[in-house]
Amino acid sequence: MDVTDLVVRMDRVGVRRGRTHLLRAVDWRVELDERWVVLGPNGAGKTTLLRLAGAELHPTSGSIHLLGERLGRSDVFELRPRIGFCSAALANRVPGEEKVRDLVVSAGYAVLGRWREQYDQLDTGRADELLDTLGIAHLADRPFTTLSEGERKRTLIARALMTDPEMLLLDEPAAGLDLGGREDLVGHLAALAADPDAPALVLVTHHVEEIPPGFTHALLLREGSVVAQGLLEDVVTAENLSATFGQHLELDHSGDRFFARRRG
Ligand SMILES: Nc1ncnc2c1ncn2[C@@H]1O[C@H](COP(=O)(O)OP(=O)(O)OP(=O)(O)O)[C@@H](O)[C@H]1O
Repeated sequence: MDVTDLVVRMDRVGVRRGRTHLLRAVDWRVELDERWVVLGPNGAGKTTLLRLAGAELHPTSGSIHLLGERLGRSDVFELRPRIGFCSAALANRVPGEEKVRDLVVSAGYAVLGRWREQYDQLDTGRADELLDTLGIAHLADRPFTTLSEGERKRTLIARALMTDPEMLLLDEPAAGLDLGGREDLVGHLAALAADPDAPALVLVTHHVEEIPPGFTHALLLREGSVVAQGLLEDVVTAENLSATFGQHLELDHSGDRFFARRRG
């Protein structure tokens, strides 16, 4: 395989804070056309792994290449615009009256909040296209703060896609959504996964129910260590999930969705 096809290459990566190991000896390869889900219980190290992949954090040990650049030897400010990052932390930093369309367009200018009186028409057109793809075109002129949680999540995904990133990182995008909101989001992520022009996708979640159809690979984390990783159907099994979550779990694979519950 051509090494330039790798969007993430981690070799023996560890992250330590004091005596606590947040991640240990992680080897991970992500290719451009892959759609990964990272699963694990609270505190497993999922967000830490995602922040490494987003060039937001440096490892304590091991080496990381992102989009062919060695982390630590290249300018993270050049790297970050090539990576879309979507997390709840970002939603909290949005200025109160920021309108949905402006919030999406401004991603192209790498700022939160409008700073130009007028954006290029080309950019506005692209933002409207993305809002349409995510089913929220009708909300373009609404202030972000008036949106429901599900609508906010979809706005932030549109924003993250605005710069045409080579990789999109999604940290628990379905957290806090009701059943309808979750199913809508899973449907939109499935459509994104099926789009050959979409970037490499990495989705962090606690729940197998949130794995969108079309996702190809999974990495299971427990206490900072990889329990299993590889093709989704090989990795997401009752046995691996039980080891990851420390419970005896049953798994149903119905259609193209997964459902888990405690055995017994
Ligand atoms: N600066 C720090 N010092 C010590 N421990 C830390 C520090 N930052 C994070 N941790 C711990 O590292 C572990 C992994 O955190 P991380 O946020 O990556 O987990 P997670 O799998 O995303 O969890 P959750 O599902 O609850 O969001 C947690 O136990 C957390 O408390």
